[in-house]
Amino acid sequence: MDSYQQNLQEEQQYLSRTLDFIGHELDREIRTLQNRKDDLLSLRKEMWENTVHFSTDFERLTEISQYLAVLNGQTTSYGTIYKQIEKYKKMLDTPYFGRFDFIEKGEAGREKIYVGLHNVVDEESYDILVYDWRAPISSIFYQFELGEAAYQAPKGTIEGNVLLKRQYKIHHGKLDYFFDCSLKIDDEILQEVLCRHSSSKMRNIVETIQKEQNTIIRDTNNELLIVQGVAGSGKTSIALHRIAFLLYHGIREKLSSNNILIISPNEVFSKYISGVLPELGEENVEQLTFDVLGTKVSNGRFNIEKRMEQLEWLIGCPAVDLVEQRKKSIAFKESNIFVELLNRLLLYYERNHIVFEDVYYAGKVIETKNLLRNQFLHDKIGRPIAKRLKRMEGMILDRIHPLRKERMFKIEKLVQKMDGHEFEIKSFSRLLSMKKSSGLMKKIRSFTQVDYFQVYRTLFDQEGLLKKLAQGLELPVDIESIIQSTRENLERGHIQYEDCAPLLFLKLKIEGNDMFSEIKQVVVDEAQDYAPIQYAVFDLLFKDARFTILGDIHQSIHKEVDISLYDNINQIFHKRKAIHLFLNKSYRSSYEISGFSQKILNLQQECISFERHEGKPLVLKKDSLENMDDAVVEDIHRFMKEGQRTIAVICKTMEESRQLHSRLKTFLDISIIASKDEEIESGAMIIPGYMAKGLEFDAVIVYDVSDCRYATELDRKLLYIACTRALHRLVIYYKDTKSSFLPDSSYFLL
Ligand SMILES: Nc1ncnc2c1ncn2[C@@H]1O[C@H](COP(=O)(O)OP(=O)(O)OP(=O)(O)O)[C@@H](O)[C@H]1O
Repeated sequence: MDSYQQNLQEEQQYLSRTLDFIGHELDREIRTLQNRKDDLLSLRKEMWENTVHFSTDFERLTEISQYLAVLNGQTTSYGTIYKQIEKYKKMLDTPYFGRFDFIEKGEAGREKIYVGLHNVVDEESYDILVYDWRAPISSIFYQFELGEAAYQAPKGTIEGNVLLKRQYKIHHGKLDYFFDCSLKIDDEILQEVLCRHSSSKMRNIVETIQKEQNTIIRDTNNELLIVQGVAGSGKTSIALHRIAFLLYHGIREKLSSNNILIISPNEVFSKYISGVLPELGEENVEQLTFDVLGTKVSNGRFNIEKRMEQLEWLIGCPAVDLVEQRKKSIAFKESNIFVELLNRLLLYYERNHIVFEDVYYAGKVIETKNLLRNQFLHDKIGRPIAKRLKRMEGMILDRIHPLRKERMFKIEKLVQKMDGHEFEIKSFSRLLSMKKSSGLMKKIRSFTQVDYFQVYRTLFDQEGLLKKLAQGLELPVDIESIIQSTRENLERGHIQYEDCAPLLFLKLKIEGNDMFSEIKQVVVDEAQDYAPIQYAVFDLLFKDARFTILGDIHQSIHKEVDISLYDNINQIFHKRKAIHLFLNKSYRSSYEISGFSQKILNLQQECISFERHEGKPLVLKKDSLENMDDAVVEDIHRFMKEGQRTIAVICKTMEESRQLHSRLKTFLDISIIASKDEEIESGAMIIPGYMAKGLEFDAVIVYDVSDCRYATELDRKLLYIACTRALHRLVIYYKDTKSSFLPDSSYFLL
């Protein structure tokens, strides 16, 4: 028998031993689950029979609550067993995907480490049949080749030697093939994985995580981890695997899924990525968009323009000068300078805008305005303004309280002397007292209540204030028109998206916040979409959290962003331990599509495309939109025949998408991704480019990339994003003259 046959036999034996064990454990867990279910039912029945269901009797209520405590405990353990069953079921399909043999320094024995989705441990023999991919020792599989290797164990660094590295393709419990690999995992299996068709939900990449990706997933050292990665380099995938990793290792620190939050670009994206954590055996974590955050933090007080609405306006508005003007306003309000201006505004407001008043009660001076002002300005703990004022209000009321009787006595005396109230001295006195008190409360509240919206308005309403506060800061040339249009919008109660972050910033600074105190880890995806002011808001909202921030500066569509964004973020969060890493290898698109997309950017970006070859992108001219429509319909039919599962026609705006959809839907089954509630599904769909961010499709058709429509730098980025969404096929149509951003004809077939 040759050595392959011998290895095969050994592997078959190991696989069947592992599957037998998992099958056995699965049966046991299913039995336990059934028993728990029976227990639960009988406990419920017992509770129903032995307790009263409506009672004001405290004793009986305590009885119920005792039952409920046991019931809760049993329900939780039922849930844990259920999850374990789900894990075993998955592992019966593919119990592991990799193995390496390791000799620890100073030890004689060679350990065979099989790596899979979860640990499989024989509690009786203490054998670990499969190691969870997140276990400390499993990092060797992703990080090292044959030879010397090390990993971090709880007791310190363990060094040793890797003697063998093997990968398996196991499907439905059957070993399809295996091979030994001495080098990185970018070989056959990765090729196979990347050749697959996309699906409507993002998939896990646990079998083929690359070395540089693994470093990011497993970093626990840093409080701030920033990743700049080219399109398709796996940023979102890494973010989700990192969450699964943190949950696995966070058991000791009691980190659970409700301590983690993802800031997501939009709801379509949130739905798209929502399958990965459950696939990895973890519960999903909450995802919030900045829009939702704005509504939550402001308690739904305003009707704030959505990010999509802002983008749609910027991309679709035909009045170029208006767009330019608004872009300048946006850039200003998102900048560090504006954050500084808001900080100065707060200082100014507390010193000059709060009009303290002398407080009298029962003819006595309770506090003088000077004393109140001094007290307020000499806060030594650095509490937020609103909290200081609330405390002051409390103090004043505390001093008034003991004087109430004295004053009531005085009022009664006065009422006694009045005509017409002889028979209602007490009640009339109380009425008078209440009237006086409400007048007093109004007076106190005139200086103890501060409204962040009014504070923001002051900046634009008070003549010359903004410029006065901006001394030494660089203001945009058209600051006057920015002030005026903001003033008008705020007056009308029209809150533009760019005013949302400043308002939240002021609210959090003025009122403080403990809304998200349970959040310990925040993941910000599409980091280039957020500006300094928004990061300042994140810093205030998630004060004690650690951050993982992933983005691509070349995919910013509403403004120019460069690498300094990340320095900015670093300064805003001022975390003690921070790291900035880069990913320059792209895995999504074929080699041809990736190279083509890089040309659109027209810059020397270091981007290595994974060598997966397919047909070149096509750039095709059409005489009219009707002909373009016909060609799109033909393409879609062709792609479907080829077996492409998801096909996206990417338009520039929502309006264009809607129009195209109404024209095409009579010829074929095509959906439109037009609102946040939509989900990517298999088949053909139309989507505006800015909504396609972060998503991917087997085939992409970019509609009408004529030079008059894709002309600005913003358009260039939109085009780049659209093209980098494609895995296997890319077709671009134009009318008359093609956009100058498209590579020249030597790059594609005409
Ligand atoms: N190590 C890997 N093994 C297998 N597939 C991978 C790996 N890394 C990335 N991919 C695949 O590459 C594609 C792009 O990944 P992902 O969406 O995470 O990248 P991204 O950097 O967030 O992209 P973008 O910035 O363009 O939205 C996905 O299909 C993902 O499964």
